[in-house]
Amino acid sequence: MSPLPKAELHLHIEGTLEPELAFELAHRNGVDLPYADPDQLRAAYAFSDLQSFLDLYYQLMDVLRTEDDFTALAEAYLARAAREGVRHAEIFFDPQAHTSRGVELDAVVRGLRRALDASMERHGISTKLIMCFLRDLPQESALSTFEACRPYFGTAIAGVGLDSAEVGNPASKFADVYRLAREAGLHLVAHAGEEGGPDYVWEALDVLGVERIDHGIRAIEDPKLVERLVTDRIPLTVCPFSNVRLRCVDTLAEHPLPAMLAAGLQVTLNSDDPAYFGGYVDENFVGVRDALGLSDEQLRLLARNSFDASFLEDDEERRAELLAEVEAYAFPARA
Ligand SMILES: Nc1ncnc2[nH]cnc12
Ligand SMILES: [Zn+2]
Repeated sequence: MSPLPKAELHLHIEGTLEPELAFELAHRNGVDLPYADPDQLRAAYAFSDLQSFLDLYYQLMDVLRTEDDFTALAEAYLARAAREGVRHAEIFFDPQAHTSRGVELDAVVRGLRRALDASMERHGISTKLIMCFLRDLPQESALSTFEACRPYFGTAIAGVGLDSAEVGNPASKFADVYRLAREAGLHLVAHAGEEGGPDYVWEALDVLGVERIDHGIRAIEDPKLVERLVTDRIPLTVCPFSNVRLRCVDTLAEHPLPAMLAAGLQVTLNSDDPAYFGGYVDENFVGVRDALGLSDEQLRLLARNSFDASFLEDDEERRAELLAEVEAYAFPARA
């Protein structure tokens, strides 16, 4: 049975690095990993919060060195995503996490683009690339990264985002670089309301002027904020498996997704860092369906939202085609 067609809008390409590929690249590049094998590495994926995950995530990135490594990473994700029903993907990458290790920006962007540019033909997935600033670094670093990426704007890079350690690093710290990104005609998104409270979401909206909020689960704590997000139809890219693995939510059964849907928020479902969090995007769909008792029509709404919330304004014909596929989808009978 083919899975529900969907767009994935919150996916860190570095978070798709599976232990087997990490070992293969480590071997190829002569990098020593402090784990005996992929199983031992996988066993280390027990996180107490966002920072405990980020520590391992940045450490493992060290195996990514060459343009070919980035192509292999993105190609492996796209092949897997196609089997998950993904028809359009807006993919994050963290340039500073690579340039700070001495990897050339060109190798990162060209390597990723090589896989993305072949993706429509090879996997039936249209793509966009979004560069994220690491919010625990100073804005000066974001500004110099932004300028270094300028040659790629509009063609290779469609937007900017904000990720890494949220609490203590509010959106307002990045007001200048987001203003420049807006002037450059880029799309604007930011992680907010993952570990941080509603204030972080307010700032992303009011100071940065973002078009989508990544995560945003804590927005539900503030009725005025919910009203604003609903009125302005700001999409939220929610990642249930991530929220449980990073202990933002205790269990899937306690996830605020049903309350978010009931409030009329434009929610989408995504996998965030699927190699680390126990499942890709379709597993997130199946997981919330089972844990929260979502109906087929609620799942269809989540898929419809994913295309509505995507940055496909440059190809409305494709958006309409994909939305029609969602409407025509026949769910399998449940056991
Ligand atoms: N869930 C997440 N939150 C913040 N930064 C990230 N970078 C990769 N995954 C992230
Ligand atoms: Zn994320």
